[in-house]
Amino acid sequence: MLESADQGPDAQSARPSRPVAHTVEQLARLTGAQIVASPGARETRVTGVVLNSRETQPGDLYAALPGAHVHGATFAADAAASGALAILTDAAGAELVAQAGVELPVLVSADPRAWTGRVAAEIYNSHPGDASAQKLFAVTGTNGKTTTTYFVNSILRALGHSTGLIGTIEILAGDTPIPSKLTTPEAPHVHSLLSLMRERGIDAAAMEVSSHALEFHRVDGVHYDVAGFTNLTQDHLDLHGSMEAYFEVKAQLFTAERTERAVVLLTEGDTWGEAMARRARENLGAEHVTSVALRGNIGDDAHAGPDRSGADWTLDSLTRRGIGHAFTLQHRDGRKLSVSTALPGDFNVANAALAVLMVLDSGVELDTLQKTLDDHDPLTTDVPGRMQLIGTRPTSVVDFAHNPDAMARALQSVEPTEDGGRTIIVFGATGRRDKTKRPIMGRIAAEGADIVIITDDDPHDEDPAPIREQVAQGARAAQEHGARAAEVHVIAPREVAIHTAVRLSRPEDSIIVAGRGHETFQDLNGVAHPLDDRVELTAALDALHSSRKEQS
Ligand SMILES: CC(=O)N[C@H]1[C@@H](OP(=O)(O)OP(=O)(O)OC[C@H]2O[C@@H](n3ccc(=O)[nH]c3=O)[C@H](O)[C@@H]2O)O[C@H](CO)[C@@H](O)[C@@H]1O[C@H](C)C(=O)N[C@@H](C)C(=O)N[C@H](CCC(=O)O)C(=O)O
Ligand SMILES: Nc1ncnc2c1ncn2[C@@H]1O[C@H](COP(=O)(O)OP(=O)(O)OP(=O)(O)O)[C@@H](O)[C@H]1O
Repeated sequence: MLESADQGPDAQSARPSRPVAHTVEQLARLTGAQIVASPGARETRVTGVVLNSRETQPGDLYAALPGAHVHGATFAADAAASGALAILTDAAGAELVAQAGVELPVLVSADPRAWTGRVAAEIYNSHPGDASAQKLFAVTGTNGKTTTTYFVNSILRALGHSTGLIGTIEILAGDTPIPSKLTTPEAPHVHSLLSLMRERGIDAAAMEVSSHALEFHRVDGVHYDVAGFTNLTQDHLDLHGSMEAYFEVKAQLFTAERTERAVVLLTEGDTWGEAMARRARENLGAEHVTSVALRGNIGDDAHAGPDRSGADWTLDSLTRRGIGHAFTLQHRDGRKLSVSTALPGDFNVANAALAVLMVLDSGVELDTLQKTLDDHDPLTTDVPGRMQLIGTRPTSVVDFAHNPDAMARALQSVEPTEDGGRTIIVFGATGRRDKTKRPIMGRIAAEGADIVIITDDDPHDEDPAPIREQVAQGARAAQEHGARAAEVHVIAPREVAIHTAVRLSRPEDSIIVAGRGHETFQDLNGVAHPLDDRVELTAALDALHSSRKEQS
């Protein structure tokens, strides 16, 4: 994801029109913070919250948070100059504010980040506690969040709801999509967006909740009706350090403070699902948790058969429908739901099952839900850059898979069905982030594809050549151990890699360009380089098809 590019108006410029003004005194009572201010200043009323000085609007409370690089209080004077009327910070921040001679009232808290969301919830009145509150759905997990939120929304729309969305691809809080900079926006944005949606008559919203969001308190003060868990596989170890720590962060979502109910996918080979279901039952009570058992690797035309794992719902039958699947979900008590999705990939069976059961658990009658699934086919919906079919002969797909598990599953999904068909993958690893996954991704590509083309993803401020080499080492080592790949190429820039893949292809092959999905800019050392895998792949295929025509 590219954070450095200016993507135009962002979530913060979209605020509700009727914030609830709070005095500094009231906020001190809410947060338990100490007030450093002249007596009269306690009555200062703030009408907004911001944690980036550059986004300050007149009347805001500036949450000056300690960061990994810099203390937000360093920018207190900037916030004041833009109209901030008060500051929420910690003791170190209060000192910086005093040293800078900024004369705003200061609320001093031991953990201002943890309070920012709750303060924003109050000021933006995001949880009114009456009938005007929308139904809120959260999806967390390493992979599948975006797809599942799109599925949830599509079902809700088919049920007649007006829906909102907060996630990696876009934010939908009205007619015009707001470009998304983060999977889960900062806490003030989350609350302002939820209120704005309510003002605009949106009565149900689904959002992705990343582990960063939980770690950085971005969804504090939000209460969901249903939270869903997809899976937990290696990613983000640069932030969390270990899978156990990563799990603990995700588990925070399944607490009574944050959600009413939970739906947890149990995937074979991923013991974290079982652990999450157990944790959710401890936190929410067993009657508020629904578990769904799926096989890890769902083969074509397989009959999954009832699972004996004790899960509430199991996958009862599964058949291929076009490039997608049709299947039945069966409850222990005999209830059944017939579901289908035209999106390719066995993981989309999992995402679809999760979405359907999240909507069911929000209080929709089973018969109503079944009729909606039958009449509207809501799980056959476009999810930009997720297993997006760009062309046929060769089957050409752009997918967002950018971690080992997602890549392995994406490769399985594009396995050619014609005799002699080969799989060609184009991908790279991002700079800065979890470096341990680079050789692993190289190995997985070599195990699952016949031709591996390693290129750049977002190098960010790292030199891209060594990143490519670390990925290639994994691929070559796997080749030496007999992996499937006959060819491993290292080609940059990415545009050339994509065109090379198409040039090397035969009609019976499959090409998957993985890692960037819907993204339209590549971050090359802070410079936003326009690049859309879907556009490049389309252009390369057009060129291939016209040269084939010329030859015939
Ligand atoms: C690693 C990470 O997530 N860091 C988050 C953390 O940043 P930090 O501690 O480095 O902040 P800092 O740069 O030291 O700045 C300290 C404070 O000064 C403020 N500041 C800074 C400069 C300025 O001019 N004015 C100003 O007010 C900043 O807003 C910040 O509050 O706190 C900041 C807000 O306080 C977040 O914006 C920032 O997320 C950055 C933007 C980020 O890129 N995060 C990514 C990795 C992320 O969250 N990704 C996940 C999804 C990942 C995935 O699934 O792939 C997501 O939810 O998007
Ligand atoms: N349930 C799943 N299990 C494993 N892989 C999946 C699953 N769903 C999708 N994928 C793969 O992961 C990629 C990302 O999917 P999606 O965007 O839905 O997940 P995400 O959790 O939102 O990812 P991110 O947090 O990185 O944005 C897809 O392009 C696909 O390759």
